[in-house]
Amino acid sequence: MIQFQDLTKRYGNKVILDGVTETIETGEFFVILGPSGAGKSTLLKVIAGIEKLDKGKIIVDGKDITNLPPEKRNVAMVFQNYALYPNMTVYDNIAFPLKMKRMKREEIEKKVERVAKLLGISDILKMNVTKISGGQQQRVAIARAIIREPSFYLLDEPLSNLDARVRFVARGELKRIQKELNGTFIYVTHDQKEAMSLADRVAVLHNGKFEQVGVPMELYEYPRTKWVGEFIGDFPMNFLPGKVVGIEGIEIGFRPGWTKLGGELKGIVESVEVLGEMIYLFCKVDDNKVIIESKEMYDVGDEVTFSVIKFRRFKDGFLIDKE
Ligand SMILES: Nc1ncnc2c1ncn2[C@@H]1O[C@H](COP(=O)(O)OP(=O)(O)OP(=O)(O)O)[C@@H](O)[C@H]1O
Repeated sequence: MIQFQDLTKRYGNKVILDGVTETIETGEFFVILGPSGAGKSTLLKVIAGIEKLDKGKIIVDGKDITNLPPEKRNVAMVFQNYALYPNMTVYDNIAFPLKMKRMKREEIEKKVERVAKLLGISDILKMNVTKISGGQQQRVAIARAIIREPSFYLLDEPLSNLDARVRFVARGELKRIQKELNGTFIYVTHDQKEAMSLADRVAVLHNGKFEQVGVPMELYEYPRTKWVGEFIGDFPMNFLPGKVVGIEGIEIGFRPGWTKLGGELKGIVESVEVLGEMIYLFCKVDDNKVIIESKEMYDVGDEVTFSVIKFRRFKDGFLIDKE
């Protein structure tokens, strides 16, 4: 179990982390999601001990690690640019941390073989790391992290260098490995799709705080703030004054798919996006922008009528409906 207590970090007078507090369970795949510049990498760095906290505590399995140097924290980091040792074989890259510990050769061999099997890279152990694909390099980096048997893992957008198709497969692989290890993964990304598909729970980092922490479906269905509603999802959540559904003094939030064509609301189509079998109509409704899911094609400038069939209520930017 990892506990963050009031983690606070400033660069100069700029507050980057403003009292991050959360408990992560052992074996959890915990994803930290936030836009560029939100402070995700900074958070990983203070957990790893590369950067010092201004305030707060990090407790791992009951032990306060706040003031320990990085090498004493028993944590493995996997970065975007895998940081493999070039001109070394896959085997030597994976074995490196154990050689540093002066472990016996036979023991190292056994461990490397086991980890290579887990990651499906047994057949490339003799190859030079510069001669393998990006996806394979990523596995080697993970293998090198796993072999140290750390108490938890920090992953900073490790899949971002892979092209879309490979990334999709790599996500599934990563999830499988994490479950097999029963590893505690703290994974940082700005890609909400990645977050939603990998995470047991997602924490949305905004203004230096976890604005919401929850299982992916909860974030999508019940965003705690308008900001989270707009940030999560293939398209941002739509917002309209409550009076369009006969409720005064609030706003309603609804997903493009929570609407149906025909009804009392009117919009003018400003642009159209086709995604697979679905068509998304970007409309202007009075002074508001609204995105509607449609199975019918419309042209820019067309009038479209629709109704909202499901919505959440918001007041002063905050959700007032409960799950
Ligand atoms: N060493 C530093 N000194 C001063 N400011 C820094 C330093 N490192 C990061 N920052 C600032 O802190 C803020 C958060 O940066 P950080 O890299 O943690 O964001 P991020 O959420 O990881 O972004 P990205 O998704 O783009 O990697 C940024 O405004 C950045 O400019």
